[in-house]
Amino acid sequence: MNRIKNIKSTVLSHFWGKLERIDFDFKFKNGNWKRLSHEAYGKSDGVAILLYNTETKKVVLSKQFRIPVYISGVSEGVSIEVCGGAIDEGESPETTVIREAKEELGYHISNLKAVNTVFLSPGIVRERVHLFIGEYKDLDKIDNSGGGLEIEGEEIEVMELPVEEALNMIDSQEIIDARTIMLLQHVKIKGLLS
Ligand SMILES: Nc1nc2c(ncn2[C@@H]2O[C@H](COP(=O)(O)OP(=O)(O)O[C@H]3O[C@H](CO)[C@@H](O)[C@H](O)[C@@H]3O)[C@@H](O)[C@H]2O)c(=O)[nH]1
Ligand SMILES: [Mg+2]
Repeated sequence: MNRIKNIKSTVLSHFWGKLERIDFDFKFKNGNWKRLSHEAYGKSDGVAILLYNTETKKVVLSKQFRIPVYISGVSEGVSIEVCGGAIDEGESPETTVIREAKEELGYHISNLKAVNTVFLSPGIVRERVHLFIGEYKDLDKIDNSGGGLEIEGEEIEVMELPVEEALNMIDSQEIIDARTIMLLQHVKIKGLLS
């Protein structure tokens, strides 16, 4: 894009993800150039998947403690979400989503469908999240699996509930995660569980 030049990145923090300050010259529509500074945060891209069962009309979600939610003073930090996570180096989004569904929810998923790829907060976060839905049957539950990896600091409660109940939890603000809201609404709009 010829409206941007002299891009300089300064790493402000690199712990789990990387926080950068990007300085750049930006040309406004009136032709004026201005030097701007913006922060951008990210690790790798991510994935998220909503598991749904066409026989029981249920979905599988996870419930976990999220420190950014806690320090915002919301719901004592508890967040109900679709399963998801960061893509490891060399992994495809499909491989990540299958791995996360097993680690976090304890389900073996073979029937994946890509929905779309989204930015959750394009002014701040550079991560793109690949959204999927996956049909499951009761037989796909792996015994003694799910709940996340304690060695990685994860403690995840698996919730299987009727899709209508999950949709009501959007209205009541019990579900506040954008990925989860998008995927539940996708299933509803496409009539996949009606
Ligand atoms: N999120 C996060 N995880 C960390 C951090 N430091 C270590 N971890 C460890 O890294 C793993 C992250 O788990 P994932 O399942 O891969 O990711 P997530 O926390 O569920 O989701 C986050 O990443 C997604 C993909 O990048 C995002 O889409 C999502 O919004 C969220 O930030 C966990 O084991 C967690 O303990 C940190 O600063 N932040
Ligand atoms: Mg996760």
